[in-house]
Amino acid sequence: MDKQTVKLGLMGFGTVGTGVVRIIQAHQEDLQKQTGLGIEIKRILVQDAEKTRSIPSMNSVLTTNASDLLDDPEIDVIVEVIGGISPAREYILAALERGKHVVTANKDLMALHGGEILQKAQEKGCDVYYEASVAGGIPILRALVEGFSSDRITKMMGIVNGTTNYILTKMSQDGADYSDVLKEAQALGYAEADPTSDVEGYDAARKMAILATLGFRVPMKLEDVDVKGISGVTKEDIAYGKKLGYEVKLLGLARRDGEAIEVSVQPTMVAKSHPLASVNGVFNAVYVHGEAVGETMFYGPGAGELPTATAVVSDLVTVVKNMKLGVNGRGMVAPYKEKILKDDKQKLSKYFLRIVVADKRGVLAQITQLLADKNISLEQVLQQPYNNGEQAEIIIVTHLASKGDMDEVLQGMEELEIVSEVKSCYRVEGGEQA
Ligand SMILES: NC(=O)C1=CN([C@@H]2O[C@H](COP(=O)(O)OP(=O)(O)OC[C@H]3O[C@@H](n4cnc5c(N)ncnc54)[C@H](OP(=O)(O)O)[C@@H]3O)[C@@H](O)[C@H]2O)C=CC1
Ligand SMILES: N[C@@H](CC=O)C(=O)O
Ligand code: NA
Repeated sequence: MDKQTVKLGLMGFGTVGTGVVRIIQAHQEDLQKQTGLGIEIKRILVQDAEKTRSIPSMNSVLTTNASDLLDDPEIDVIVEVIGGISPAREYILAALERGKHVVTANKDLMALHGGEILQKAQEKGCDVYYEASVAGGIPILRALVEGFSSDRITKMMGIVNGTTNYILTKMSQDGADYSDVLKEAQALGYAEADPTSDVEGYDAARKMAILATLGFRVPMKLEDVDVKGISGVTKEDIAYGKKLGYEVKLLGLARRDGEAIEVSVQPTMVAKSHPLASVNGVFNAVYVHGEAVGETMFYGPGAGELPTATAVVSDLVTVVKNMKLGVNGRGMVAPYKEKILKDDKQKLSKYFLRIVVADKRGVLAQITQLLADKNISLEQVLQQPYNNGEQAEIIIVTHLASKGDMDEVLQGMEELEIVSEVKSCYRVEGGEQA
């Protein structure tokens, strides 16, 4: 290879794009020493060329025309940090068609169209790297693909959405109000353009689909992930959780028993003794259990300008090193295992239930009978007066139960005359047996 400089087309100059420019500018010498080549940002694609930018020195390379990047033969690598499906998908496919390598932070796209994009890259001998798409600055995809290549992963648990972890932490530590904290997370640049995907768990589900595909080497689809967000989590749930030894976290779970797999994202009571319980604020963490290695955990900032940009620029370094060695497009391994999904009777977990009942003799016995009928035993029970003593609130933590059995128990509870409301039901993870 006879070039001295790799030319880059940057698509997107928002939170992450700005970070990418800052890191390339600040670390130019280090990047050159590591790759042997200079890195030049030749064009930046934006939506609004008139907007005031925090790095005005780049104004001269801004364009609103994607073909200024895609059709420029001097541009070797496209970095896509626009987000969303369209036009990001079309731009990435067009870049690969023209033999350009791609680095992206786009989990929406990789979770939904990763198969198509990686296949096109392989056909064209191009690289596609997407480390920033999961857990921002934590090098977790690299760890799964390279670090665990010799092992068989059995379980991954992840706090993989910074916005919701920031909200839950502020609710738990400061008693803050949900909607005020969401506004703060948006102002700090953590939230997606439409924060519904953060709070309803879709962003975390996309990340878990990517983690499960790479970790279990099966072609997981987004629709294979059970999803529930944090909009129903209340301060009362958080307070009762604390009292019984748990923190509420939006937890992604990917678990393999034998060859059968389950992947979910839901608010979960995480035992305080587990390291995931103390992952706070915008921080993310991914716990990985491998058959040979045992327990490992990866921790770091999951969102924000510079942390996310480090993952993007490190991917860029890999692409440039591959260019020097002439080995682009050879590092990818397509998922090669058959996908076998668990049914609800195979999904085992402990549960935390909060139920409002009539304050009468024998009520607790009726509730516990429903659980006993399914062979579900109890680990903790707490009964408190509710509604000025007119009703009672029962909080139960069970031992292991299947999701199928628990769904039937919950339906049975709703039908009992003495039950006013099943207020909440959470999975419990991180303690003994979980
Ligand atoms: N923010 C974070 O902490 C993290 C973000 N990500 C992912 O990184 C990606 C970028 O996120 P982020 O930087 O926060 O997003 P922003 O909304 O801050 O920036 C988006 C950029 O893309 C440009 N853009 C949007 N639509 C178009 C279009 N149709 N054509 C051309 N340019 C367009 C915008 O232009 P203009 O400036 O003119 O409006 C803006 O510069 C997303 O995929 C996100 O999920 C991943 C990890 C963390
Ligand atoms: N909105 C996302 C950004 C990073 O992926 C989050 O909050 O984690
Ligand atoms: Na990452």
